[in-house]
Amino acid sequence: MSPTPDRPRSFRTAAVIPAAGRGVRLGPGAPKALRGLGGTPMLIHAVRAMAASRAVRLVVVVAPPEGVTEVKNLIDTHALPERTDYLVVPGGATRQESVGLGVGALPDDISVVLVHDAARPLVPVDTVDAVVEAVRDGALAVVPALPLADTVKEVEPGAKGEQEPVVATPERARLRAVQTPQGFDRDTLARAHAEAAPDGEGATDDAGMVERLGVPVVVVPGHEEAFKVTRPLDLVLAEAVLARRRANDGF
Ligand SMILES: Nc1ccn([C@@H]2O[C@H](COP(=O)(O)OP(=O)(O)OP(=O)(O)O)[C@@H](O)[C@H]2O)c(=O)n1
Ligand SMILES: C[C@](O)(CO)[C@H](O)COP(=O)(O)O
Repeated sequence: MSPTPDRPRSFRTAAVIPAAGRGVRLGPGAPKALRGLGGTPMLIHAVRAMAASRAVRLVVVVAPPEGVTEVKNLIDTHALPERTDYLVVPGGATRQESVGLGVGALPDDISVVLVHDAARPLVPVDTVDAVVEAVRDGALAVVPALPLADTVKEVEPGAKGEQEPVVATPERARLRAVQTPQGFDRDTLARAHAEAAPDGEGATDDAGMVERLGVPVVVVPGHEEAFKVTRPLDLVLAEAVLARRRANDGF
């Protein structure tokens, strides 16, 4: 819904959580989003992280197609804020497809959309709120990001285990590691998905697809605890962060 001079822009905000991945890099087991973290499925942490923001009125979970009933049961049986609505839809073969299916399920009255990986269960609410605020302030696409600790090399990719020639060393001070939730004006995100090639042409995040429209994307500060659980060691770190939070909160 586009704003008109007679109709002020609404800021009704939803979060889409793509959670339909397998978690191949994490190793064998249940789909990654359904694996436990501190005794609770990672997905539930991610849902709580989005619903913790008072701005978020609806959370759309994009579930593994064969796991829709299981995810609906998880949503029904875990304590979640009642001011927020929850919807579960089946996902697709790629992250891009899953996000597109989530965006396609949004009701008409949503004008601001957060896209948040289920694999980033511990993002603090202040980061979520900062992204929402930047979109509400007028940015069409917002990403939380952090400066890098490592130097980054561009290489000519070779076969696994082979030597790879270095092509360039980008100036580290200009690079950022991008996290989620990424926040968007709803129409801009929907257009990016509608116009993207089915394989995304190498876009590994939604903001990358928006950039291809020629729409500016802005960065706000990310947070160390918004890291993505990708490999086994990430899960060890996530358990430690959660244990520290619980100790600090006294439960
Ligand atoms: N077909 C897919 C693939 C990924 N995702 C989601 O996109 C997010 C980021 O993806 P990633 O961390 O790569 O998760 P997986 O695809 O599960 O991991 P892997 O690549 O190791 O299999 C995750 O929340 C994942 O569930 C999705 O909804 N649908
Ligand atoms: C969207 C993302 O989390 C931003 O850093 C990242 O690009 C997802 O990559 P993945 O390979 O799908 O985990």
